[in-house]
Amino acid sequence: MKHFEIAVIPGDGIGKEVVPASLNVLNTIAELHGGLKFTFTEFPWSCEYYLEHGVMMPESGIDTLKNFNAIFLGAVGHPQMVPDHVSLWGLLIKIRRAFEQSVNIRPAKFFKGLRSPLVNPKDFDLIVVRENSEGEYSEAGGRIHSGEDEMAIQNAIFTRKGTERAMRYAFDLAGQRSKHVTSATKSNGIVHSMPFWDEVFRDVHKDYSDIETASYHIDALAAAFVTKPEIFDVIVASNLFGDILTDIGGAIMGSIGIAPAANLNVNGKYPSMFEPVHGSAPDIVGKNIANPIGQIWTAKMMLDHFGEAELGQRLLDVIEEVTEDQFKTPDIGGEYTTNGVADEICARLLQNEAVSK
Ligand SMILES: NC(=O)c1ccc[n+]([C@@H]2O[C@H](COP(=O)([O-])OP(=O)(O)OC[C@H]3O[C@@H](n4cnc5c(N)ncnc54)[C@H](O)[C@@H]3O)[C@@H](O)[C@H]2O)c1
Ligand SMILES: O=C(O)C[C@@H](O)C(=O)O
Ligand SMILES: [K+]
Ligand SMILES: [Mn+2]
Repeated sequence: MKHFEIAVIPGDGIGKEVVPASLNVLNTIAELHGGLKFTFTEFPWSCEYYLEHGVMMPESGIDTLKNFNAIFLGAVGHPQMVPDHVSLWGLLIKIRRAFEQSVNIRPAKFFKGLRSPLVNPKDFDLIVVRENSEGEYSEAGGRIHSGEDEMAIQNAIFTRKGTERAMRYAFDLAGQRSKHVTSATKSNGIVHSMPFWDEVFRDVHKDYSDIETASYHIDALAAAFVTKPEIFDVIVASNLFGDILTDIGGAIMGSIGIAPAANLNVNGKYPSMFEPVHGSAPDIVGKNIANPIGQIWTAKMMLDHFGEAELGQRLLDVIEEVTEDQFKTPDIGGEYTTNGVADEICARLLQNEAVSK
């Protein structure tokens, strides 16, 4: 029996809706497999927790999470209760950094049964490798003075180690796919970090002679995600550029509610964290209409991470099948609820199993 201990952090807003729905799917997967078991331990760390305790997670939180095989998280943020930078840095970004989850892998592909907003979406299938530990997301800087002398400095940090690590991951990944890596740069306007980024990209490429590359300035790249996403395979981007590109990735699939993500600890020292691209969606919370697919596809990425890629693929096939058969939440033009979609996915998984026996 393979046994995985999962720390579950639903977080805020629709995280509390899409996470439970996805745990049902994971339990169904375990049932199908027969030799697989998940134990879920839930933690209430969130903006509500902050209002009660003054922190997003307890001091011992990182130590507690260390012992799990993976972290399954929904979304963090409730801007009416807690400023976004406080909630994110106190939980999501804290975990990403403490556990050296140095890359954030975010696929986007043409999805059967979904109406992409693109007139001619073609059959795009891309993965953004987002640098997840430094770059524009940095505590280096500060604020001084007030009134008309008030000022803020925000430094971006690009280390050779961190930059190279994300790029190597992208090249390795491209080697298993269509052998093409695109670098997201902005070396025309950002004069120190981005020419450095380009240099490291050229250096890393020397070790991957079978991989083709392209380099786009981020503005042109964002436009190309809309006009010709089918030309991309793997894209490597800094923390902020990757963040922006992956909301576009969700949008061109048909909804940001579908896009999955994996925060990977690539050195094997700590658990990885699985949470979708979308946030807590305060505008639709409490209505049971949040699309659970982003969270469920994220669970598929967790299965891949655990070496269960075949089961993962089966789950993704069922998600597409259910979508094609119009079991859809309102964001993608349907009338089904969060639980309605998740229940249908569970039912189909069991049904397909019965057919194949
Ligand atoms: N990784 C994270 O936890 C994460 C990611 C993004 C934003 N946030 C936080 O979430 C809060 C809201 O941020 P935002 O509004 O910029 O982004 P958001 O992703 O929460 O919402 C953007 C839009 O997409 C819709 N949407 C998002 N997920 C959906 C789903 N599953 N189904 C249907 N529709 C969905 C929302 O209704 C909204 O209209 C903020 O506090 C922000 O900091 C957290
Ligand atoms: O900026 C972040 O990393 C938070 C959120 O927008 C995300 O994409 O995970
Ligand atoms: K999220
Ligand atoms: Mn984002």
